[in-house]
Amino acid sequence: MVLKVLVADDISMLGLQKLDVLANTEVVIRVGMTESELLEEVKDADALLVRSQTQVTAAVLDAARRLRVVGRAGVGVDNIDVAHATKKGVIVVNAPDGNTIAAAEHTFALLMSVARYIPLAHRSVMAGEWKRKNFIGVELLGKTLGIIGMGRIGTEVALRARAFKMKILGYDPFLTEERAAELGIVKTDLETSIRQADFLTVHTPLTKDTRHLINSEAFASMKKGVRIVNCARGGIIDEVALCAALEEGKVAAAALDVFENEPLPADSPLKEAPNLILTPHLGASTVEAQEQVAISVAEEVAHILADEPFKNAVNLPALSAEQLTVLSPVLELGEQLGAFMGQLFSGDLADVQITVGGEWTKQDTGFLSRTVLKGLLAQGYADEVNYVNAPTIAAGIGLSVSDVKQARSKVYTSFLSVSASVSGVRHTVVGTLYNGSRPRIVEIDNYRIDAEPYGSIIFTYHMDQPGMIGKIGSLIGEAGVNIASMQVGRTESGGEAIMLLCVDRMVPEDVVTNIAKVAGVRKVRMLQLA
Ligand SMILES: NC(=O)c1ccc[n+]([C@@H]2O[C@H](COP(=O)([O-])OP(=O)(O)OC[C@H]3O[C@@H](n4cnc5c(N)ncnc54)[C@H](O)[C@@H]3O)[C@@H](O)[C@H]2O)c1
Ligand SMILES: O=C(O)[C@H](O)COP(=O)(O)O
Repeated sequence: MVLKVLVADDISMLGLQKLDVLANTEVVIRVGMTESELLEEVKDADALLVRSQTQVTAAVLDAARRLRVVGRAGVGVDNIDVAHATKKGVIVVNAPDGNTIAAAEHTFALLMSVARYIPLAHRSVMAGEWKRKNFIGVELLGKTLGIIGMGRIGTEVALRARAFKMKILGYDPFLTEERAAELGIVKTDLETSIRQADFLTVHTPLTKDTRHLINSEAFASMKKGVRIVNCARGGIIDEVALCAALEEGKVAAAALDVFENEPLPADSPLKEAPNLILTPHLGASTVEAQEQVAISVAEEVAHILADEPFKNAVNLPALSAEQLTVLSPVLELGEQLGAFMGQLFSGDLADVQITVGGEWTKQDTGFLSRTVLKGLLAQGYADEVNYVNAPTIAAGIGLSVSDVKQARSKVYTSFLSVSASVSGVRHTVVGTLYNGSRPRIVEIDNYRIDAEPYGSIIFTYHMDQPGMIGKIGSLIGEAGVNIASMQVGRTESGGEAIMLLCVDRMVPEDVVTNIAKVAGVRKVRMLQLA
C-alpha cells in the first residue's frame, strides 16, 4: 500500500525532503484547502502536516480513516483537537524548539517597537509628515520587564532583556527560585509582575487558565504608561479590554503578533486602536526557524510511519532514545503480559494493577502501563487500540488502572506483575526478562511457570492426575500440529494444575472442544500472541 502524507500548510521543502527515506510514500501538497477539500483529501492520508492555519477538528479526524499522525511544524497545537486525536489513537507531534529563537527575537523587535513607535513613525513619514515630537519613546535601560510564561521563549526573551540592562520579573507556575536566580531574574506571582511592569510580555500557551489572563481587571492594576507585547497566542490578552486601555492612555503602546481570530477580521476594532502595532503571526517566520521546524516534524513523521522511536509527541509521554534502548524489552514484556492476560481470562475487566518490581523501579516506567493496556484491551478493541488511546479507552469503559512500584523483590532481580479483576475474580500474571532481553512468564495466579509469551499457545486447567499430558498431547498431535514446548505447574500433588503448550500453529476449534471433553480438564483456551 502506498502511504500518503498530506501537507496542508506552507512547510519548507527542506523538511519535506526528509520524508524521502520512506519507501512507497506519496507526499501530497495542498496548501489553502477549504474545509470540504480537506475532509476529502484526509480520508486516505496516513499523516497530515500542518502549521497554525489548518484547523484539525474532530470532523477532520473522523473523516481520516487511516491517519496515524498529525505533525505540527511549530509549537502551538491549539488548532488541533488533541483530545479527539488521542481518543482516535492518532499521534500528534510538534517541533517544540525550532522556532524558539525566531519568536524570542520577534518579541524583542516588538518590544523595541513599542518603546520607540517605529512602525507608527514609519507610517507617518510615508504619509509625508515630519512629526518628531509625536514619537518620543522610552529607553529599556533600567525598566522593569514582566514576563508571563518562562518556558523556552520566555527564557530567551529574559536573556536578551538582560543585555539591555532591564530588571526582569518572571511568573510561571513551574519557575523555581533557583532557576530564576540562574537566569538573573526575579520570580514573582502573577499580580506582582502585572503591577510592577513597565513592559509586559506573555509567553504561555492558550489554555482555559490563560484565556483573557490579561483582562480589564489586570489593566486596571498596571502602571500608567505600561507597554505590552503578545507574541504567544491570541486570546491571552482580552482584545476589547486592550483597546479600551489604549484609548484611555493606561497602556502607552502595545504590539500583537497573534489574535483571537486569525486572519484578523477586516472590521476588527484593533485596527482603530491608538499606538497599537500589529504583525500577521510572524513570530516563527524566519528562514532558519521554518527550515528547523519542517525538518524536525518531517523526521518525526517519517519515524512514526516507519514504526521507529520518536520523541516529540504531545499526546504520549516522552521516551528518549537511551530510555528506549533500556526499556524496550520491558515494554515488550508488558504488552505480551497484557495480551496473555486479556486472552486467557476473558470477562468483565475491572481494577487493573500494574506493579513494577526490583531494579526496574529505578527506571522511568511511565510508558509501561500503556503497553500493558494495549495488550490487555486488544482482545475487545483489536485494531482500534494503540499506545496513544489505550488509557482513554480504559477510562471510557470505567477501568481503573493503578501503577505500583515495589523496590524489593524476593525472587526476581526485576519483574512486572499485571493483576486484574475479571468478572469478579482476581487474576495475576508475572513476567521477567531472561538475560535482560527475553520476556518470560514466570507466574500465573499461584502457579510457578517458565514460558515465552509468544505465538500460538494452548492453556489448560486440569486435575493433576496421571495421563493428562499424554491425552492432551495426543489430540494436538493427531491434528497434525507440532508442540514446540510444554510447561506444567501445580500448587499441590493431586490438586488443580495448569499446562501451557506452545504449538507451531493454531489448532482447529474442534480439537480445542475435544481437549475440553478430556476427563479432568476444567478449562482450555487457545491463545494467539504476536
Ligand atoms: N508568534 C509565533 O509565531 C509563535 C512562535 C512560537 C511559539 N509561539 C507561542 O508561544 C508560546 C510559548 O511557546 P514556548 O515554546 O515558550 O512554550 P513552552 O511550553 O516552552 O513555555 C510555555 C510556558 O508557559 C507556562 N505557563 C502555562 N500556563 C501558565 C500560566 N497560567 N501562567 C504562567 N505561565 C504559564 C508553562 O509553565 C511554560 O513554562 C506558545 O503559546 C506558542 O504557541 C508563538
Ligand atoms: O506555535 C507556533 O509555533 C507559532 O505560532 C508559529 O505558527 P506558524 O507555524 O503558523 O507560523
